[in-house]
Amino acid sequence: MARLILASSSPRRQEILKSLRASFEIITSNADESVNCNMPPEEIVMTLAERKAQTVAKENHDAFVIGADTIVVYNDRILGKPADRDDAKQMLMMLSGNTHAVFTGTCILHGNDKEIFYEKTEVSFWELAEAEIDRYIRTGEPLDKAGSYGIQGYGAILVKSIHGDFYSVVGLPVAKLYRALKKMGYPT
Ligand SMILES: Cc1cn([C@H]2C[C@H](O)[C@@H](COP(=O)(O)OP(=O)(O)OP(=O)(O)O)O2)c(=O)[nH]c1=O
Repeated sequence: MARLILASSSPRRQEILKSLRASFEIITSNADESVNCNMPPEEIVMTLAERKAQTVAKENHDAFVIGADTIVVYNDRILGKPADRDDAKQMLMMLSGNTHAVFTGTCILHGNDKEIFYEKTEVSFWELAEAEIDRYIRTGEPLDKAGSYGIQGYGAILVKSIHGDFYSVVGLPVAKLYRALKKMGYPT
């Protein structure tokens, strides 16, 4: 029986991976997430996804290990998770009425085999009143999420349109992941 490991503490990634209908283990990676922000966004998310997978794979050579990383990019600015509520407010004011990109990098390691890819999804926000932003921040939802919102939660009411993979915005492009696992010989 092939072992499948998700190297992530994200409850959203854990939930999405269940759609594969395969049993998997969760081993949280303690990878260093500092990175040179001048790199192109796709390089950043793939570098971090590989780092997360690598820290877990080095002790689990027999397993298929998945790492992922998500960032929001607006006007060449990289928006990760907010530092605090003020930071979240600044991000949401910036995203209001505009279109931004969400990049998710995914890396699968299995022995010496590697599959790595990224997904870019464009998300447009409605124009948001300051009071709406304040109310959304009070839900607490923005604080552990790249770009300070969760499209899958209360954040749904901020979103006017999306172009690309919804699951990638939430943190794991599961359809592409499924195909990559198959390519690597994982019995799906
Ligand atoms: C834009 C957006 C991000 N997010 C989440 C996905 C990621 O969990 C998080 C970005 O942070 P990440 O650093 O990618 O992931 P993480 O720290 O939550 O988990 P781990 O490193 O252990 O795998 O933002 C949403 O849940 N919904 C959204 O709409």
